[in-house]
Amino acid sequence: MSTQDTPKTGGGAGIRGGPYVSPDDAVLGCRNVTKTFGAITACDDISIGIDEGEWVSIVGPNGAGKTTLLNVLNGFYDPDPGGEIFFEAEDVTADRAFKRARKGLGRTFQGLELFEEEDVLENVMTVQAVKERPNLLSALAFYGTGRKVEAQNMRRVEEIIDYLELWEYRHSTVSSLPLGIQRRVDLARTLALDPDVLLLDEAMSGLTFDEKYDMVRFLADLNEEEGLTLVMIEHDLEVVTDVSERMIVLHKGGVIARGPPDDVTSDPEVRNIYTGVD
Ligand SMILES: Nc1ncnc2c1ncn2[C@@H]1O[C@H](COP(=O)(O)OP(=O)(O)OP(=O)(O)O)[C@@H](O)[C@H]1O
Repeated sequence: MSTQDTPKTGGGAGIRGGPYVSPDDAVLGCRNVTKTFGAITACDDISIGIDEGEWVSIVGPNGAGKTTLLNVLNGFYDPDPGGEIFFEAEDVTADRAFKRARKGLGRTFQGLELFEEEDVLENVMTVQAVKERPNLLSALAFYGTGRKVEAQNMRRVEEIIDYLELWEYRHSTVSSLPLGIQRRVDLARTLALDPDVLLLDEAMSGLTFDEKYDMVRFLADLNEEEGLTLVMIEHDLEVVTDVSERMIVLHKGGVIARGPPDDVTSDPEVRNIYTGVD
């Protein structure tokens, strides 16, 4: 399924390394995505493809455009006119974020958008209800009316909580939990939508070494055992090079390198933006 060719259009100037996955052959891809905010060009003509089952990391210095790219991929932002997003061989550019989520494109958040005063079970159940309802507000309203969760859905929620070793916390209020567990709750909520592809926005940010180790263990299981495709923004290059099959490096809104971690981290332009040394 991977095409190892050179992109014909877009993606920034010096694309080196491979493999390059054509956006429309990929499980998730975009072509010619530019996103401007007034005078700021956060993403500058980006074309990328993610192959099914891959674990890809998107890296780059602060302000490189990583989160904006994730927001365009999952539908929080529209790209500027001309940009296209593809998910599972379908052009989803016109689909809103909830529609893409229901199609199987999951997303975690750097800023953890959890219901902090609810317990772990309620956080996961509420998001699972989005699968059955048109959007988050109506899912919340559904629970507000005290409706009972169907046994089958409840079983799925319990399975996820068990899988992520959150059982002992299931009745704990989210705000009372350490960050490492809160990040795992965020992951649990995303899994409740049964995604095929997971977009992870700094899922390890602020975690201790042990918490990162646990997160990597869960993500590796999801990737290897459940076949989930993982696309992760991560600043910790040690983690990135250990776990990713491929890296995509953004700088000033454009892709400057992509390929296996060893190739990318030895690329002079990449070394230059990280260390100031060629
Ligand atoms: N909603 C917005 N309105 C205006 N400017 C924005 C908005 N979102 C992002 N930007 C700008 O776009 C550029 C890219 O930001 P983005 O958050 O995508 O970078 P990033 O690579 O994720 O950075 P970081 O690693 O610091 O999170 C920055 O200059 C940022 O200030």
